[in-house]
Amino acid sequence: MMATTFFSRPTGPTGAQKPAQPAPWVEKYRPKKMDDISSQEEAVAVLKRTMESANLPHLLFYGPPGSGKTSTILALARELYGPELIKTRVLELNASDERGIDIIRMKVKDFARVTVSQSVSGYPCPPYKIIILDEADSMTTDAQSALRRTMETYSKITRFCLVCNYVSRIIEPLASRCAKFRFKPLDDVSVRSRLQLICETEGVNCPAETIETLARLSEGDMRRSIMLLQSAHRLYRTDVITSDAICEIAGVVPTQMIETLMAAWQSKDFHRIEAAVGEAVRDGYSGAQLLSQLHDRFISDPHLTSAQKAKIAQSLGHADKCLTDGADEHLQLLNLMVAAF
Ligand SMILES: Nc1ncnc2c1ncn2[C@@H]1O[C@H](COP(=O)(O)OP(=O)(O)OP(=O)(O)O)[C@@H](O)[C@H]1O
Repeated sequence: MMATTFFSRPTGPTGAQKPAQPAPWVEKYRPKKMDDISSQEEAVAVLKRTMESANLPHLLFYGPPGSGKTSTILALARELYGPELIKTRVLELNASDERGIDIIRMKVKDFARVTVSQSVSGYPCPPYKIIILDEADSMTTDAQSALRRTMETYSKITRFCLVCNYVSRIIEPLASRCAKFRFKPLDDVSVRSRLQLICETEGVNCPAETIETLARLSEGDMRRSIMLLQSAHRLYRTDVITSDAICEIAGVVPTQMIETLMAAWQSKDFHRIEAAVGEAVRDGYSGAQLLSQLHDRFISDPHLTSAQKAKIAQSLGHADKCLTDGADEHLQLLNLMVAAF
């Protein structure tokens, strides 16, 4: 079933929640106000300016995962309508799988055509509703085309916000109807200070060095860093969380194993390579993670020439594509180590 919500998310640390199931930290610490959004100063500044006129255009937010796109539109909607009215004024569709043309024709159109009046409640409450289409890049082309007409027909009473990772997958006629906002991966300083805040509030025993590791491993994805922190906290409770513990939870391949693979590759001995790859796969490390760390190791190797590095990068790219297409991890790694001789 498609996840259709007339906006109902956990209301945060102080909000009314069922006591039995505490919210995951990614939801609990989702920014409630536009000012709480870290690291997206330009997008937030332009949106705030636009909000002052209370005449929002259709919006298109794009950028990498966990950079605050959904949080920003939800915070904006909360500032426009307040915590009560938001439930009836915002429709959020967030499943990637069932967003064919029928859904656009029925659910979206039905919600879009309902007229609302301006209400007085201490918030701007403009006389239109907002429809958030999360993961819009996974909508079929037909559904995207159908959306064009709906957007135009109901533009006086409904604003659309398309949220996606890959803007190139949004058809041009749809993209050109929206004001575009690019969200960048969060910088390390922002990730660290947000994690610090969570650690203090939740009483997590996490030294600065571990927070640095978390920020580095998350590569600008705030969601990933918070998820890792909460997993570590569940495991270690009041104990000190070390960087090694974070690496273990994140599935980072130990340096020793990468070096064994490198030594096997340098020996050009197939049996040695087969043994090293077999061990890495048996230990359960993901193929993508192994490729990523091998990439860093190869590229920073001072003994390899630029031509060799270019050849290796090509083989890595090929293996990565095959893995994305569903190929066998063991065979791809073996192929890479032999092809990159
Ligand atoms: N800029 C940010 N400032 C503060 N917290 C953030 C920010 N970006 C992400 N987060 C945290 O990460 C969680 C996920 O963020 P959000 O859903 O907004 O990401 P997204 O960019 O929409 O990701 P996706 O593309 O995967 O949908 C939030 O609940 C919040 O806790």
